[in-house]
Formats: sequence, structure tokens, C-alpha cells
Amino acid sequence: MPQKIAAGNWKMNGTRAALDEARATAAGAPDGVLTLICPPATLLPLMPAGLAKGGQACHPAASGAHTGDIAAPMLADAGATHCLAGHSERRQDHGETDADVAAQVSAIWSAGLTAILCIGETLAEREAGRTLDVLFSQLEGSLPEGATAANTVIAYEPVWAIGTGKVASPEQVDEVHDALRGRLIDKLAEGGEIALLYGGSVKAGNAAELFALENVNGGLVGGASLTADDFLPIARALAES
Ligand SMILES: O=C(CO)COP(=O)(O)O
Repeated sequence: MPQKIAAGNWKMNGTRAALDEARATAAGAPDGVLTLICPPATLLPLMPAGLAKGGQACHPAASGAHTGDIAAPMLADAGATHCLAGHSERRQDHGETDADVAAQVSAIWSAGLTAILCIGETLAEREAGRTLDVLFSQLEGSLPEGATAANTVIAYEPVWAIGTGKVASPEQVDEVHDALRGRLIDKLAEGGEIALLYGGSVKAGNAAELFALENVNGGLVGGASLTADDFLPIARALAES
């Protein structure tokens, strides 16, 4: 069975005052689930024990003259075990291409971290009936050779469901996750064991029905990961799934 993962992506939110929420999340994190928070990099070394920590993005190089960027070994040094790659906000705001994302995933692996590779279609792509084509092509282009269940997690995040309150329906998520699972099994020796997360407006009220789906192994949660009151019921729903 793939690992169950409740992952929070704090995005560009949180100063030291937010560490109280991380502490409360760590204190209430259920057994049987990897509860992980990806805070802004400034908070990484300050995060409490009892939670896994992740970066939100990294530069493909291990060090060098890249003002304002963060390298994967720095994230590892600050306590991260995971790092997101290819989040749609990075693809949009920073023009990251599949090739850029693949280079980041390689850097994440080289630093000994697990990559959480994010893929997702826009509303226009879904309405044009191209959802699976887009996802398969992102998978092909942004996941380098060498993915294993230990070094890779895949997060399906439909762009139209991120931060909009519009969660994908269980039928839509089921269809995509089954297709992704099939593709991973076809391509990779450990494709059946790689955790597949859903992300996009996950909250306590919809978590249980999403986590009940066969190929949903957890969630990548934005807004509802910022407080323990919102995030812990999601992690608990996963533990009970
Ligand atoms: O982008 C997301 C997580 O990476 C999802 O964000 P929301 O949960 O705020 O929709």
C-alpha cells in the first residue's frame, strides 16, 4: 500500500507567529499518516518536531550565483525531508516548464529528499476533453527516470480547483487517479506504491469522501493547512480512511 500523506502547503503565508499552529498540528497528528507541512523557507528550521517538513520549490543547482533562490541541499539542511516541484503557481508565476520541473526533481533526489511532483489541468483543458492528455504529458516531461516509491509522490491538483473553493467531484478525482495509477504501474517498477495525493480546495467537509477513493492516498492542502483546527480533521479523515 502507498504511504498515507496529509501534506500542507502554506504557500507565501506565515511568520513566526504561525509556529503555534504548526505546534498544535504536530501535537494532534494522528498515527498511521505522514503529516507534512511545507512552510515558507524562512520557517523551516523553526518548525516543531513531530511533523515532517518540506520545501515548496528549489533551484535545480546545488549552489551558485542565483540570487533569491534556494537549493535542495539547503532545504535538507533546514530539516526538510520533502520538496514540492511543479506547483501550478510556480508554473504560472515563474514560467516553469516541464523541463525546469524535471531538473528540480533531479536536484531534490540528489539532496536525498522526496519530490512531491504537482500536475494539473486548467479549466479550458478540462472543458476541451484534454485532461488526461495534459496530465500524462506533464508526467512524461517533468518526472525524470528513476522515480521510486521512496523518492516520489505525485499530487494531482486541477488548476481550477486551487484556492477557488471548487473541489473536483469524487467522480472526477477517481477517474484521474485511476488513470494515473495505471500509467505509473505501466512505466515504473514501483508504480503501484507511489503515493497519489489530491489537491484543490480540500477541507474537513470533503476530505473523507475524497480519501475513500481507491487511488487517493492523501491530500495536498493549501488554505485549510494554515491552522491546526482546519488541518487536523483532514489528517484524521485520512487516518480513518
Ligand atoms: O494548491 C494547493 C496545495 O498545493 C491547494 O490549495 P487550496 O487547498 O487552498 O485550494
